[in-house]
Formats: sequence, structure tokens, C-alpha cells
Amino acid sequence: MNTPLVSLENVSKHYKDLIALSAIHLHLAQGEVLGLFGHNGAGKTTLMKLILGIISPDIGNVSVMGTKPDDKSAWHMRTKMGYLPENVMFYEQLTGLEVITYFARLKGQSKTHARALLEQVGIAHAMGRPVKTYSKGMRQRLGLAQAFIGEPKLLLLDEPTVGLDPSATAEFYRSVDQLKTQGTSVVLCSHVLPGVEQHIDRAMIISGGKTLALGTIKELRAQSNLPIKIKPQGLNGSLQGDPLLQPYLDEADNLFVPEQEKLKILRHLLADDSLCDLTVESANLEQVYQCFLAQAEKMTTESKSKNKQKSHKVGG
Ligand SMILES: Nc1ncnc2c1ncn2[C@@H]1O[C@H](COP(=O)(O)OP(=O)(O)OP(=O)(O)O)[C@@H](O)[C@H]1O
Repeated sequence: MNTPLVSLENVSKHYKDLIALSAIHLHLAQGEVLGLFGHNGAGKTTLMKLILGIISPDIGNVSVMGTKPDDKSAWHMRTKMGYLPENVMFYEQLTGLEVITYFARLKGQSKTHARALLEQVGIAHAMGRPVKTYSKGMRQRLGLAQAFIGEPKLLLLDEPTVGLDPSATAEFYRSVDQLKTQGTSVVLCSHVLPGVEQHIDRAMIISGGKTLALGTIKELRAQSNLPIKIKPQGLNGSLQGDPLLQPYLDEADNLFVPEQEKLKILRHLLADDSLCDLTVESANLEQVYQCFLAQAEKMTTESKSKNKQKSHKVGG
């Protein structure tokens, strides 16, 4: 097996009493795109900062391109990384072109690609204007151009599509797909789940600093055990009276069928001559995400109530 580009082994990080990350295991392969998802405060930025070497783990090991990222000797490895922080800030007086030229120099990269990068993110027309005149979306695009400097081997993107209009979002995902084909690995952190699914290889869902799920969407769908939605057309009268379909039926004549029953139900529907159309929808990333978080919340509530019961017993 190829050595992973990023590897986190049993990593924990706390800020005083607060456990920001706990026992995290993650291996990211070259050219792999990982979606990192979690509610506010789940630990996503902390995980990115550990990979960047901005902070160090309290327990466990982080390795990036074979180096400890918080090591002094890691500067060389850092030039091969691109990072888009959640709140992107620039020197307001500089023009877009000056910003990219400046960051290219800082990274030890040639400034010759600055214009091409600004073109790639669609703000070449404004490259001569000071950043203070940029709109929110234009600043975000400038942040992306900054992250793309030097064709990084590893890209860490915190909320990359915030503030982008739909066409810029689509363009951004095209860039991610393109970088992936060139062998760039990407960690993409987002609260905007629709549209992400087809651009990531695996998803990691974290909550309260712990991994709730890690795998391909297909694997996570199977683990979450969410039903498949089947919408048959033309059978309206007979659906309710059918004992095989009845348990899966909702008021809008949708069937919510467990994965293992899918083929049986589909064959049954297809055998009916009055069927005129059919749509089949697997759970999407958002539904899978909500399902894992709901399971975690339920477990937390149950363990809290058990602890409460125990302390009542101890207290008499
Ligand atoms: N420098 C710090 N000092 C103290 N606590 C911190 C620090 N940085 C983060 N935390 C805490 O660690 C936890 C994880 O924070 P983190 O920024 O990693 O979450 P996040 O998933 O990126 O959240 P968001 O989606 O809101 O950006 C939070 O409870 C946060 O308050």
C-alpha cells in the first residue's frame, strides 16, 4: 500500500479543560479528496491546524508527507500545502495581483502564475483594484487563488464555497476535480452539503471532537441504514391495498424501503402493468450526516440520563 500523504494516529488535542479532538485516526492518500463535516465547534479547524503544524497534538502522531508538520524542519513541506482559512483576510490596500504575488514570494514560488491564478478564480478583471473594493465573493475567490499557489500537493480548504455564487461554486468544484486528477490531496470542510457529494472520495463526520463516521458515501449510507426512496407512478389505487408495499408507504405514495429489500420491491413494482414510471433515490450526504449526528445525540442523552440515575442511587 502507498504511504499516506497525511496520517493521524490516535490524535487528541485539548484547550485547557476542553477536549477539541479525541482519538482521531485518519489516513489520506495522494489524490484523495476528503470531505470533513461537523457542526460548529466539532473540531474541524483544529484538525486542519494540526495538519498544518500551527498547533501540536497532546496525544498521538501527525505526519504529513513523511514529516511532523509542527517540526521546525517542516517549512519545506509547508510550501507544498495550500490553505484557505475560514475567515480569509488580506492587506486591504494591496491589489489582488499584489496579494497573490506577495503570497507566492512568501511560499518561495514564482510570481509568473499570479495572473493565471486570478483568471482561474474569475477575478482577473479586478486584479489591479485594491482588495478593500472587493465584494465578499471576490475576496473568497482571491483566497482560493492564494490557496492554489504553487500547485500544492495538499490543499486544506475551510468553507471554500462561502460567499460564492452558484457559478463560482461550480467553477471551484471543477478546480478541485482537476487538482485531484493531478494528484493533489484535498481536505474540504463545509457546512454546505448539497453538491459536495460527487466531488469527494470519502467523508469524515465529527462531533464533539470524536469521529462519528469515516468512509465513502456508499459505506456511510450502508452504515446509517437509511431507506431508499422509491416513487412509483401510475399505481396510485393499488399501492395502499398491497400487503407487500403497505409497510413502506407514506401519505404521498412514496415507498421508503430498506436497502436489502430494494430489489424485491422493485421487481414487484415492475411486474405491475399499470406502472408508468419510477424514480429511485438513495439517501444523500445531508441525510446521512443528519442521521449520524442524531444517533450521536441520542447516545449522549442516554448516557447522561444513566449517569444521573447512578448519581441519584449513590446519593440515596
Ligand atoms: N484557541 C482556542 N482556545 C480555546 N478553545 C478553542 C481554541 N480553538 C478552538 N477552541 C475550541 O475547540 C473546539 C473546536 O473548535 P474548532 O474551531 O476546531 O471547531 P470547528 O468545527 O472548526 O467549528 P466551526 O464550524 O464553528 O468553525 C470548540 O469548542 C472551540 O471553542
